[in-house]
Amino acid sequence: MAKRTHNTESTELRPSKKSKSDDKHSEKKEKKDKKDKKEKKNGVDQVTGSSSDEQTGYTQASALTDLPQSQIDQFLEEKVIKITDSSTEPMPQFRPIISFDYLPPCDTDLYAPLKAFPAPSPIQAATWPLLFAGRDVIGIAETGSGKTLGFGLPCLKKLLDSKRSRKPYHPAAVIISPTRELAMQIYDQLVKFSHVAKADVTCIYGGVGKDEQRVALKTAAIVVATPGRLKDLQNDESVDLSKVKYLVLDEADRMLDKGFEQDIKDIIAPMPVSRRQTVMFTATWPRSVRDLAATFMSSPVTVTIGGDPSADPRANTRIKQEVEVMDGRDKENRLIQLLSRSQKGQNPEKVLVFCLYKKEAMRIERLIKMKGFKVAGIHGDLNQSDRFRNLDAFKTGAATVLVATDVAARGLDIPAVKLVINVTFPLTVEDYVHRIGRTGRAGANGHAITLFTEQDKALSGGLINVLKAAKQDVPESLLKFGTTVKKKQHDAYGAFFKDIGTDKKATKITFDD
Ligand SMILES: Nc1ncnc2c1ncn2[C@@H]1O[C@H](COP(=O)(O)OP(=O)(O)OP(=O)(O)O)[C@@H](O)[C@H]1O
Repeated sequence: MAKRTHNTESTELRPSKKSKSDDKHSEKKEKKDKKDKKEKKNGVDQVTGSSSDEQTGYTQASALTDLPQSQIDQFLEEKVIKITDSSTEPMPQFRPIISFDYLPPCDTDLYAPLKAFPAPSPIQAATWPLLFAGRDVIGIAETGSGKTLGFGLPCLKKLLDSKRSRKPYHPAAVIISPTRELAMQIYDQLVKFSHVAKADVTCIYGGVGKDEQRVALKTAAIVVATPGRLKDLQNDESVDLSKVKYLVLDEADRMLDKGFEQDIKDIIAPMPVSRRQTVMFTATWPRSVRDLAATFMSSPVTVTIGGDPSADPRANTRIKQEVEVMDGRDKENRLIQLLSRSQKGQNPEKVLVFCLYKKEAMRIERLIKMKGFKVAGIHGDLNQSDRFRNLDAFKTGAATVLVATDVAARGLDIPAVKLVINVTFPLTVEDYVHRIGRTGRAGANGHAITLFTEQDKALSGGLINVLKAAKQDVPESLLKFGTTVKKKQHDAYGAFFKDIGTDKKATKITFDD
């Protein structure tokens, strides 16, 4: 049965002090929100503003409608697609867009860049109709499965269809990402399409000057941003988000964890839930963030690929996962052994080495360099241009080993990473799933080797479950640490920006802005 979620707009819009004029204002606002909500249900497309003769603004292609139901069922079953609608009202049902041929018609050649791909990925096929139809969507699918275009293409299409003229500094869509590098990568993907979509896209992140960003915000229709800098620019009135109709939280579980939660609330305060379409995508969806997510959304549909979202975090099954339990003192030798194997010959493999701490990452990078390998590093102590430059060196192959903290764990789509080595285990198994997800992307196979020590034993149960779910070998030496999964793994839910020193007790965690 469909489950009702609660939309507590009050969390976003609660006034601090109430005056008479506030009362009047909130009455007016309530009326408007009710009208907006009704319109949303009646299928008024909130981005285009144009009501459709269909109920939702999206018309399923007749060729898709003509397909036998058995073909659709087979697709849903084979790809293990689960769709859960939390709406209590009857909603139109759409078939997954299983071929690019069934995309809604488009006047321009917006879809041209899709020619590079054989077919929509399962998360794209299942979420596109819902997103075109204006529904709030939570999309959960393995790492490297094309989630960016999952939320990106409907965003571009809606802007392209929009007949409304926009006021300067009033973007229509905002995509929020937890790291600067990921924001830039999303921007790069959208720009490939935005040329035809004529949507001005800009990317806003911290660590660089604000002036150029202010200029870009004047015309941008789509803003891809990290939260801190976006909030700054919103606070100094360089951008007004009150007209945003399409809001995406990429890596949604990260965006809703403690470190970002308040920023997100502040950013979305001027865009009531009734007037925006809210979209959340991720590969991991821990229980701890789900209730909070519901408060940001209006009767969302949850689309899960590859299994129940209530189960343990799931790794991409094309990644071969190996765990080596060892004494911490042996890690460096083992790392160099593994690198020697993968770096020999004319074509050394691309290897991503994860550390938990910045200082540790710097030390490991020095060690690898000393051994003569072509290495670069990425962590929070580097300035932004060095971060971009080093990532680029790894992408182009100028460096074949990249040593990173968890700043590179999520979302980064680096071609042909053959191996991920975890020198130090992350703070949560979700982070582990994201880290190893830098290999085995877009249908390729991947390989991950984790050096696990007694110090990490609190996470052995969670790791064992991830291994089992992906049908990987579980070493006896790991089982010895225990199979219990601790409910609360870490206060900060993850080590995303564990910009701390080598002291494990240190608590200062900083975030990208
Ligand atoms: N339909 C498709 N078919 C094949 N490849 C695709 C398709 N759509 C996107 N891709 C490619 O797949 C790769 C991974 O996509 P993307 O970065 O969006 O993954 P993701 O699901 O967001 O991963 P993560 O969870 O790590 O953030 C990209 O190189 C992208 O160009």
